[in-house]
Amino acid sequence: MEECHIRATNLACRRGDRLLFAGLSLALGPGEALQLAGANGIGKSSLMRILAGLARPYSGAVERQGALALLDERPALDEHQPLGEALAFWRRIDGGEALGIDRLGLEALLDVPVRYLSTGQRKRAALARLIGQRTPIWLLDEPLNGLDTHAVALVEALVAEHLAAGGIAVIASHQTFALPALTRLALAEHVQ
Ligand SMILES: Nc1ncnc2c1ncn2[C@@H]1O[C@H](COP(=O)(O)OP(=O)(O)OP(=O)(O)O)[C@@H](O)[C@H]1O
Repeated sequence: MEECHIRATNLACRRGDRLLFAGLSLALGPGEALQLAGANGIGKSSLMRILAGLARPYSGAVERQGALALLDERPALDEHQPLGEALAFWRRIDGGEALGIDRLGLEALLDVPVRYLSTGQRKRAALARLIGQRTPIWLLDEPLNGLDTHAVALVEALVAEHLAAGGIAVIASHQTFALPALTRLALAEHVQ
């Protein structure tokens, strides 16, 4: 896996006229994972978008080496295509072979239009796209939402394998995420 790190220094985030958090720093290297924890609306998704480079912090900076992939509630799969076609579209861009289809239990769903997928099926499809991106840095915003017990264990195993291969994971979740050596950052400690 390519060399990777992500560092955020003294971040502050403002939405509208509210300062959501300030003075937040983090640093992760190969094989490291961090869980962002906090109540609804505290700013977990906002922080993920800042780390992904999709939003600017009010102050502070993010520095990273290595490509990243963001998993959130928008899977970026064409709603009108069968799942197999929608995933193939990204495979042509990402390169390489299909990854994780069997493991994620998607083979029986490849002919089903994306718009008909259930919440959990949609999340598993988004995970297939994430794996296919082959990036060292994974930003996972609520990756366990809508998943059954079996799929939760599968996601935890996929992340553990990603870390063992030298990847990085940032996981925004208020649910428990079973992973050895997962450090935790409570956003509440950075609310002004
Ligand atoms: N464009 C915007 N303008 C103003 N406020 C916003 C905007 N987008 C989000 N917010 C507010 O910012 C706060 C943080 O939202 P965010 O989605 O980051 O929280 P979260 O911790 O991820 O929440 P959840 O656990 O419910 O997903 C919320 O109070 C939300 O209403």
